[in-house]
This record gives sequence, structure tokens and C-alpha cells, in this order.
Amino acid sequence: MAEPGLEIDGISKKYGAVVALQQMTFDVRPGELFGFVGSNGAGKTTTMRIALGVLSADAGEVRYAGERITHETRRHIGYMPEERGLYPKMKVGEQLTYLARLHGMAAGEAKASAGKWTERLGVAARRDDEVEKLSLGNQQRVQLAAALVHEPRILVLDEPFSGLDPVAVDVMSGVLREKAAEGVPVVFSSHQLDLVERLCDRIGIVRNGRMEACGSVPELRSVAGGAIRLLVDAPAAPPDWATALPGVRVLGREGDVTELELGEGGDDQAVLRVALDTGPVREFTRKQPSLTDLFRSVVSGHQEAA
Ligand SMILES: Nc1ncnc2c1ncn2[C@@H]1O[C@H](COP(=O)(O)OP(=O)(O)OP(=O)(O)O)[C@@H](O)[C@H]1O
Repeated sequence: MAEPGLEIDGISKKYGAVVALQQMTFDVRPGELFGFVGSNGAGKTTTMRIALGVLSADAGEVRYAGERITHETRRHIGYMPEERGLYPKMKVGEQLTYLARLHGMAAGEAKASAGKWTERLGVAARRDDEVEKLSLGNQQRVQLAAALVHEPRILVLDEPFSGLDPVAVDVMSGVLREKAAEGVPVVFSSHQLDLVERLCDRIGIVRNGRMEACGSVPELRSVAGGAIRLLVDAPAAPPDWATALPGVRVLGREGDVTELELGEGGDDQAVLRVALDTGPVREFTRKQPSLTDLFRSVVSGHQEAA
């Protein structure tokens, strides 16, 4: 069994009559980048707040390295809250140094760490500016620096990528990969599913406060099952070339590319032979469902992906 990292075990939470979490369970292993995805209101922020200890659970347990998480362990979590929590009137460098000191770093070490992370996140030139004078994207870089400045052993980030430009996304992705490579369990929530698919080792899909599906993208695909789709680029083929094939449903055609779904009795080799009979075949590929397709299928409760 893999070494335990951050474990969320059977967490339930109600806000008055609103059920926010029902037996939420998953784990983030050391060195793993875990993507936490779900519709608005699914329960991601609530889970993260409970992991951090700013909110208490009605039931369940959060563990780190096999032990129930305590006030002391929580000091080693780097957290990026959804509602961002910087002091707008404080200078970037001073603020980061202050936050590192709050987490127990010595003065010199805190200053050096603030310097290192502003450098790494591309905001070193803004160190002496007040946070409120920075653009939103740069404030977000500082917010990530605030989560990292005390060199945490666990990273919990609530939508760290929202509103970032593509370069900032690359910087942020690089830093998260680096922290994971150092053995830190990293969990972040996001609605940017392409990015989550590219970046994460495993993904948890949340629906109505429950973990509905959890695993790597190939694992999620194999659980979802579903029909095989083919893309066939046959430039000389007439528009109806595939309509009479048994077990084949034509989903659409864009330019020379026809998208097909194989059902009962459908045979990809028969499709290829018929396509070749029409002339050249430039592309013949199986189309894998993307994380967005899998998400839709889990959230809507249907196997059919868009
Ligand atoms: N302070 C609160 N008081 C009452 N209900 C709340 C409170 N915070 C969250 N909720 C409710 O709990 C549920 C889970 O919300 P949560 O913010 O955890 O979802 P989320 O997955 O982070 O959503 P989003 O993607 O929109 O940020 C929702 O039904 C929400 O309305």
C-alpha cells in the first residue's frame, strides 16, 4: 500500500439544512498532484476548509501521514483560499515575510523565502508595492507565494488558476509539479478541466457533496466505459459513405473528417475497409473521451458524453 499522505475520510457537513458534504472520502498521496473538480456548489471549498481546520466537520476525519491532523500539523499546510486573503495595504515582500514568520520561520529565513518565491513566481519587481496596486493576476501569484513561503508539507489550493494568463498558468503549473516532485501532496480545485487533465496524476469528481469518481484519466475512462468513437479523414468519400455500415452511427462530419460511434456489431476494421474503398484515408483514430466528457457523464449521471 502507498505511503499515506493527506486523507479525507468520511467527512460530512451541513450548513443549517443545506447538506454540503456527505461522507466525502479521498486521499492525496505524497508526490501526487490531485485535481478536485465538480460543479458550482458541489462541496470543494467546504472540503478544503475542513482540511485546513478553518471549518469543523460534523463527522469524519482528516489525517496526514496516517495521523489525525492537529493544530500543529495544520501549520504545515500551504493554503490558497478561494476568497484570497492578503492585506491590500501591506507591501508584497513584507507581507510574505510576515506570513512566513507566523508559521514559525526565523526572521532571516522568512525574508529569504519571501525573496525566493517572489522571484520564482515572477513578482520580484513588485516586492515593494502594496498588494492592492498589483493586477489581479499578480495578486494571485503573490497569493500562491503566501501558500508556499513557509515551505509547507501539504498544499491545498482553491482555484489557483482562475483568472491567470497562459504564462502565469505555466508558471503556476511548474511550481505545483515541482512541489509534488519534492514529495508534497498537492490538491487543487479547478473548473479548467483541460488543465486538470494535463497536469494531474489523479482526479476526484465531486457531485452533491460526494466523491463520485476518483482516479487517473485512464482509470476514469475505463470505469465510464461507453461506446468507441472513431475519427476518419477520408477526403474522397461521399457524405453518406458510412451510413449503411452495420453497428455504426454517424455523429457528424466536419470538412473531410467523419466522427462515428461503434455500437453492437460495429467493426472498426470494416469501417476502415469501406473508407479505403472511397480513396485515400489520411487519418483513422479512436477518440478517447476527454476529462470534460467524463465529467459531464459523471455529473449528469449518464454514460453518454458530449
Ligand atoms: N457559509 C455557508 N452557509 C450556508 N451554505 C453554504 C455556506 N458555504 C457553502 N454553502 C453551501 O454548501 C454547498 C457547497 O458549497 P462549496 O462552496 O463547498 O462548493 P464548491 O464546490 O466550492 O463550489 P464552487 O465551484 O462554486 O466554488 C453549496 O450548496 C453552498 O451553497
